[in-house]
Amino acid sequence: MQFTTRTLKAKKNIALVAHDHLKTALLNWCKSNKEELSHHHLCGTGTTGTLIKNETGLEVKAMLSGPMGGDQQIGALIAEGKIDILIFFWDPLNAVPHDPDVKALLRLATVWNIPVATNQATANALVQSQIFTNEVTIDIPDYQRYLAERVK
Ligand SMILES: O=C(CO)COP(=O)(O)O
Repeated sequence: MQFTTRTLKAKKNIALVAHDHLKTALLNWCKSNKEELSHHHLCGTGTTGTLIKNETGLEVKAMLSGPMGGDQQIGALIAEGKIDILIFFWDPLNAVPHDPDVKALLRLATVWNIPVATNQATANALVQSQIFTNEVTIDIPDYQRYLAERVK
């Protein structure tokens, strides 16, 4: 795979997702980091996004609920380069019916090399890093070269 770069602007597109047992943890994290989050475009899966919007007053675009396709919607946005950071408190102790979608979302975040936090400690590290506040450049797969190679 050849790589190219993508610039993440200072004002980022941040996706917020939490499984049910982790929703309180993510809500509390959003409340603690409301000021930092307020500088960015926020979206989330249906329930998570709506709860954050209602409880913090932050503007959050709510996609579909995760089990109904929300993880897939966010994954598609990542593949299109429209999400810059994923904060996903997924549940390691309880099964969810849409596990393939969860894996797909985490997989695409890795494929497209976006910064991901899957727990509070890493979310804290991310919010304190320059990634959160500055324009940064990430390496991403060079899709045009990938396609050109496959069709020649
Ligand atoms: O299931 C989820 C992520 O996999 C989250 O969905 P909700 O935010 O709708 O609960």
